[in-house]
Amino acid sequence: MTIYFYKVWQPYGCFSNFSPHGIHIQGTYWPTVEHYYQAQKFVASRDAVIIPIIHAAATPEEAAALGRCSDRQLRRDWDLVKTQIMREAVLKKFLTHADIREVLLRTGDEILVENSPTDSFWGCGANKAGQNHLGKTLMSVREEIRNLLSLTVIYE
Ligand SMILES: Nc1c(N[C@@H]2O[C@H](COP(=O)(O)O)[C@@H](O)[C@H]2O)[nH]c(=O)[nH]c1=O
Repeated sequence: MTIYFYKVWQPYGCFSNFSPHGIHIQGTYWPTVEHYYQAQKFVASRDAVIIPIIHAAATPEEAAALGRCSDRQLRRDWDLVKTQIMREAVLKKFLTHADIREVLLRTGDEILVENSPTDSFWGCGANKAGQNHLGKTLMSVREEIRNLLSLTVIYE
């Protein structure tokens, strides 16, 4: 079967980048993946001043709103780097938090889909035929963690 997720309070909400699972990346703690992802949009851009403001946002919704202000300049290479940036953050999230790692691993080989009605890049979009890059990232991270665990078993 396919597992659809979107809002934090819905089933499999821990797969949402808005879930309250903090990550340490390059020495900085980010309250959610969303805070980190939105802040990375502005690295080395003329609006980099907004990065600490996004970092300090009280909620992921606020972080996303700050990161989506259309009058701010995104880093020039954003479309080239955003998928890798997202994968780094999602991998760190599930390596950090054992409880949600178990939830992810227990999904077996099910297809994971971010059921976003508006986002056809990270989610499936309204027509359900979007690129689902967040779902693909989660399935890739699930596989990588399984591989890491299999190595641990060998060397224990
Ligand atoms: N889960 C979720 C959203 N989806 C998230 O928004 C991010 C994409 O943002 P952007 O690149 O600015 O369009 C990405 O992390 C995606 O998973 N958006 C929301 O407004 N609410 C939500 O609950």
